Formats: sequence, structure tokens, C-alpha cells
Amino acid sequence: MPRRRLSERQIERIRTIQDRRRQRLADRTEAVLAELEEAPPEAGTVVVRHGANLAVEDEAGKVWHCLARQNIGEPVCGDRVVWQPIGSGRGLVTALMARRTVLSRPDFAGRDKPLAANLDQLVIVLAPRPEPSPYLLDQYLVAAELIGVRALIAVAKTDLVDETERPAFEQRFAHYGALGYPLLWLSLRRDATLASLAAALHGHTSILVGQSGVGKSSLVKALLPDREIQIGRLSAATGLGRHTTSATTRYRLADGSFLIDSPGVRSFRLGAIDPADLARGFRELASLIGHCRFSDCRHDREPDCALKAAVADGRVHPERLATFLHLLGSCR
Ligand SMILES: Nc1nc2c(ncn2[C@@H]2O[C@H](COP(=O)(O)OP(=O)(O)OP(=O)(O)O)[C@@H](O)[C@H]2O)c(=O)[nH]1
Ligand SMILES: [Zn+2]
Repeated sequence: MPRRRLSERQIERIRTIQDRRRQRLADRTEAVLAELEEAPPEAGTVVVRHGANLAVEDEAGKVWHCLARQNIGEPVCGDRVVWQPIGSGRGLVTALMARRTVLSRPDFAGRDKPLAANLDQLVIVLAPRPEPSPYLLDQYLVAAELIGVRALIAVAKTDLVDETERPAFEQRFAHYGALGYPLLWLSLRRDATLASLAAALHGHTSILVGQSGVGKSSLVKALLPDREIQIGRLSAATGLGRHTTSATTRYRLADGSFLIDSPGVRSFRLGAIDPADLARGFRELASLIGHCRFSDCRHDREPDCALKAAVADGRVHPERLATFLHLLGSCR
């Protein structure tokens, strides 16, 4: 079919429509820019991210629905940002401040993907059931050491242990206390106030991690009785909807401390790490590395191994060395 040429009049009309559109866009951009110039940049914290949308809390505690400028990197929950209001309760994030700490998880392609920033405490939850795994606990501790955050061991559901078995059960974790990791014994059945845990969270931005079934959700529920209200406030301020609740979110605890919650992060595992980094992850081993007779000691059957000597005289718990060697094996 031959192509029909547009008449002069039709072309003129299309031009006019395009011009008008262009003008409207220019006016709007100018209005946004004018407002940007008027409103000084402010600091804020990302409470939750949903795709390109961010809920940013300003220094006065008000939440703004923001978009981020494209060239500034990817802000995540907990990030400190510079932003400016751009009218109708919305804001534009113009810069990402340096992160003090960041918790990442490898994505499907094995690349580290940041999940939460600026947290300062990892609360590792375990329980009598499911059976605690020292190997998993050590991996979380290594992660905390490498990220540079405090680690706290919270043993939940302790009511499941008989009084007679209790000393032996507690003894299994005593060496972690000796390493300087605080140990908390919790039971929602016996003491739902969680006073000791609340005290340990005071002044920190914490995150709960641990294997499925140890009671993390129950602890979060008890710590955040107003979680639904906080979610409602966030979605009202941002219009992002309640489906954002499955995203990593920073909640405010009763005393003003923060708890970052994300179902996905709760069971994160240690990603691939460098052997040198691995040694930094074990407090008691870091200073022993390099003191074996052989520089390439595998800490296995070699004579004069500093690590095995430390286990033999009780300075290092055998389970800790076993985890270290197991993880070292997977580094190679
Ligand atoms: N006996 C006892 N059971 C508890 C306690 N706290 C939680 N539970 C139970 O333990 C089970 C697991 O608790 P959750 O809070 O769902 O565990 P979770 O770690 O969040 O599990 P995932 O969501 O799979 O990661 C539930 O049946 C809880 O009711 C407690 O203090 N004592
Ligand atoms: Zn050695």
C-alpha cells in the first residue's frame, strides 16, 4: 500500500502539539530546579527501598518519598544520604554518604549485593532446637568481624532445656563468652519482656540473623509490638504500599535504637572469602597465624603448628579450629 503523505496542516498540528509538550516539560523542570535551589540540601537516612523508590527519614523524623539521582550508586536501607525536597512531599536524593559498614549477600551471579548499611551489631540467634551448629555460628561471627560490627549471641527458646541439662547446655557456648562475645539466654515463654536483649540493643542499629526456626520472627514481634503501625506510617508517607514490608526495613525500637529487619537477610551465609580475611574473622587465631614452623602449614599433621599447640593447651577451642580449617578448605 502506498504511504499516505501528511498534509501541511496535519504536520503543522503535530508540530504544535510537540511544541506545547516540550514547553510544559521545560516549565515543570524549571519549577523543580527552582525549588531545588530554594530548598537547601539535607541529610537523611534510607528507611526502606523499593526499586527506585526510597523512604528517607529526615533529621526531624519525618519520612519523605524520594527518588535517587541515577549516577550516585544504589542506596540501601540504612544508608545516609543527601537529599532535597522537590515539592508535594517528595524528595530527590542527590548523594550517598560513605558507609561505615555494609552487609552484603551474593546475588544469583555471585556478585556481592549490599542489603543494609551502617548497622553496628549482628545478633546471632540460636536455640536448643533446631540443634545449634557451631559451624554456622562461627560463620556468622566471621561475617561480623569482617564487616566490622559487634556480634551478640542470643540463645532463644531456653525453656526447651530441662533444668538438669541446663549447665551442660550453657557450657557448650562458654568459650564464646570467653572470647568476648556477649551471650544472652532468652525465652519468650518465661520472660516475654526481653529486657536483657532490649538492653543489649540500646544505642545500636542491629540486625537479627540465624537459621530457620530458632525464633527470630518471634523475637522481632516481641521487640516491635508497633511494627504494623510503623509500616502503616511508612506506606502512608511514601505511597509505596504495604508490599514494601518484605523489603529490608529499618524500624525504631521503643528506646530510639534501631532494628533492621528483612526476612531475606535473616538467613544470609558467608560468601566466598580470601584466606587472609578468614583468619581475621577468628579473634583468637588471627595472632597465631604465621607462627607455625612451616610457612605453608596446613595446621593438620605438621609439627610445631601454632594453632594446634593452642588447642592442646586450651587457648583455642577445638571446634573453632575445626570450623576455621573447614572454611579454609573451601577458600582454596
Ligand atoms: N518454647 C519456645 N518456643 C518458641 C519461643 N520463641 C519462639 N518459639 C517457637 O519457635 C518456632 C519458630 O519460631 P520463629 O520465630 O518462626 O523462628 P524463625 O527463626 O523466625 O524462623 P524462620 O522464619 O523460618 O527464619 C515457632 O513455633 C515459635 O512459636 C520460645 O521462647 N520458647
Ligand atoms: Zn599450623
